[in-house]
Amino acid sequence: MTPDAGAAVTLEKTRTAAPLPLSLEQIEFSIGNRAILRNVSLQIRPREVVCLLGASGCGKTTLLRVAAGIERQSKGRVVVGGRVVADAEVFLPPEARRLGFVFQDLALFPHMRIGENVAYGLSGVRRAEALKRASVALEQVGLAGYDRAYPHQLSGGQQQRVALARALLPAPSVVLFDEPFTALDRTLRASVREDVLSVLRAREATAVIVTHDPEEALAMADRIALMRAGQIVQTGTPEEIWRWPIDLAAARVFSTVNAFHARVVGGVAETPVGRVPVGQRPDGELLTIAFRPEALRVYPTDREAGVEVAVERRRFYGTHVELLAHVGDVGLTLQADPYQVPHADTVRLVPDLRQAIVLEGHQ
Ligand SMILES: Nc1ncnc2c1ncn2[C@@H]1O[C@H](COP(=O)(O)OP(=O)(O)OP(=O)(O)O)[C@@H](O)[C@H]1O
Repeated sequence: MTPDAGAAVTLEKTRTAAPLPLSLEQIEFSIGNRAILRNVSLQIRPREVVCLLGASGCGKTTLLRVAAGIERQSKGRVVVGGRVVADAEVFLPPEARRLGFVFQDLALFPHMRIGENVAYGLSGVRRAEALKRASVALEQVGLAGYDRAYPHQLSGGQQQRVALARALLPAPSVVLFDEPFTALDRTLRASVREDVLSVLRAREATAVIVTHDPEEALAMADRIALMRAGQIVQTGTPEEIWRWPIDLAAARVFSTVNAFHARVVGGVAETPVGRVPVGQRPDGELLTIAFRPEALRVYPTDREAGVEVAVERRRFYGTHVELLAHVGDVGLTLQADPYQVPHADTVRLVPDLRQAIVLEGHQ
């Protein structure tokens, strides 16, 4: 192939591959000499809902603010829809980035009608036209006819949908959400989450959602980016992150975990609750074998299999009972069927080996 033909092929590829809605590349952000974000890279694909999940203070909001252009990164690049919006030379302000925002406080203007609040997201469009489009956007989030109401006349969940309609109206490349459901009570939160997801799907919109709630991330995300101390430590689908956490701390983000130190002998890791096959690993390798509570099945003692443990404490949660116990000097948190082991002092444990989490080293 001649060099020219090669260039043509490359050009063709560039033309046909849709640009990523948002690409964060090797982002560093410091305040004074304190590193808040350390070499963070994240590519958001079209129509994807990505949750940034992590403990308070790990840098989730800062990353969103860097993407939005509210903060400027110290190093790295932000690319929106194939256009560099921030690097060492370029820095576009938030309104020039083609991004939508939904923040925790929603920031609806209390003195403006709902229709005007939504139309506010459209700049450079005549008022009558903007209000007409706002009306359609409200219809799409299930709020047809609410144009002339004021924010205080709407419930928290409805206000959330107004904020979403406003963010989506200018057809942004990505909508950025910062803890958008925190202000809602628990019951409402689940239904508003579903509403928001169905609007995002219907509009084929792309979204990044910051949350510290693992349940929320599991329920909403196509992909979770797990953050810790200013870094993304793992990305994957909810199933991947749940089943194959990169370390014990990542496993513990989602639930209590029962962890045992083990050493490989003949492809098996021996734990106090059973032998776990670990595949082709050398003899003597140190591993940590972890089980989420539901992965250690609890039976009454009349069953032959498994190991017997004494129940030290019992908490009733309606759908299940939580039992605290010890095996050797390892504390266990177990989940049991309240009807099967009503008030047993001892129970038997049988590990579900499919659910064993195998981690390298003694963690
Ligand atoms: N303007 C600022 N000045 C000083 N420190 C800041 C500033 N902004 C953020 N930080 C610090 O940076 C770290 C990351 O903050 P950030 O708000 O991004 O965390 P977060 O993961 O979103 O936490 P939360 O869930 O509590 O909002 C925190 O330790 C915070 O104190």
